[in-house]
Amino acid sequence: MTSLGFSLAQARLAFAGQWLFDGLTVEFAPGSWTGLLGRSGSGKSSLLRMIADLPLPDTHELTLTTDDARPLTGRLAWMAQQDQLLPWRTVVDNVLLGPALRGRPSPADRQRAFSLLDDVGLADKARDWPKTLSGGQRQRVALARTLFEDAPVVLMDEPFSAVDAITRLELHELAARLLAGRTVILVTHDPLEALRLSDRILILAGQPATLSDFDVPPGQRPRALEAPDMLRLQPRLVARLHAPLTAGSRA
Ligand SMILES: Nc1ncnc2c1ncn2[C@@H]1O[C@H](COP(=O)(O)OP(=O)(O)OP(=O)(O)O)[C@@H](O)[C@H]1O
Repeated sequence: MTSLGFSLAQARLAFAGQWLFDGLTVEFAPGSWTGLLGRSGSGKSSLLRMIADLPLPDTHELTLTTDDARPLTGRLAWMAQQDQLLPWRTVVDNVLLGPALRGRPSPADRQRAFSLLDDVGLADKARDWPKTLSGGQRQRVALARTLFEDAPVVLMDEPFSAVDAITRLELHELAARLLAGRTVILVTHDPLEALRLSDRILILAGQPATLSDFDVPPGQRPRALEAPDMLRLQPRLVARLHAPLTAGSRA
């Protein structure tokens, strides 16, 4: 898989005649992880939906240009807060959902699904039903399903928010390792998660909202919790997210 960067220009979105954002321009470097933060309702999920070309009810426009000038369609995977596992399909058949929707999974597809379940530490659960899994295990199946698509661009909308703190830290390690080289946009409300996993942190704030950068700690992702810069930046990021909506200054 080759890393793929892309840029957005003049992204605008209105609900009920009110601009949520108008004229956003941003680049996502190939293979980079961008943490996207902002208050509830600032438009983070809607921006992801626009990038994924998913339906939105109101006025929206976006110019998206990939580095290789080909469409992003078919080269993008999505991972959401809810694992969205289908209860009537076994774990491995959930991983195979993409090929099943496109036709009929081949034996090679099945082999790959088993191998991905092994990667996420769930080889022994492949033939179980989703209802027998814990929340963290279910999110690992969702990660395996995301990985199955082998997409160079991965959009993640609060993917780890529904699991306990320790499981979340484990999922960070797993996701950082298995999604290496992909261009990831990670929407999160968790400042620690953003500081651990991001090459770049963007904050969506204001009315209409604009994007501004916040410093990230140096070093490889996922960063150690106790790294001095993690400890230094965390309260500053929290303060920045709490700041009045006019805030636009850098960290
Ligand atoms: N389908 C819709 N119809 C009307 N308004 C919508 C729709 N989807 C989102 N909105 C509004 O757009 C705004 C942004 O919603 P969005 O879910 O993108 O924000 P968010 O930053 O992801 O929020 P959160 O952090 O709470 O998930 C909110 O005020 C929401 O009510």
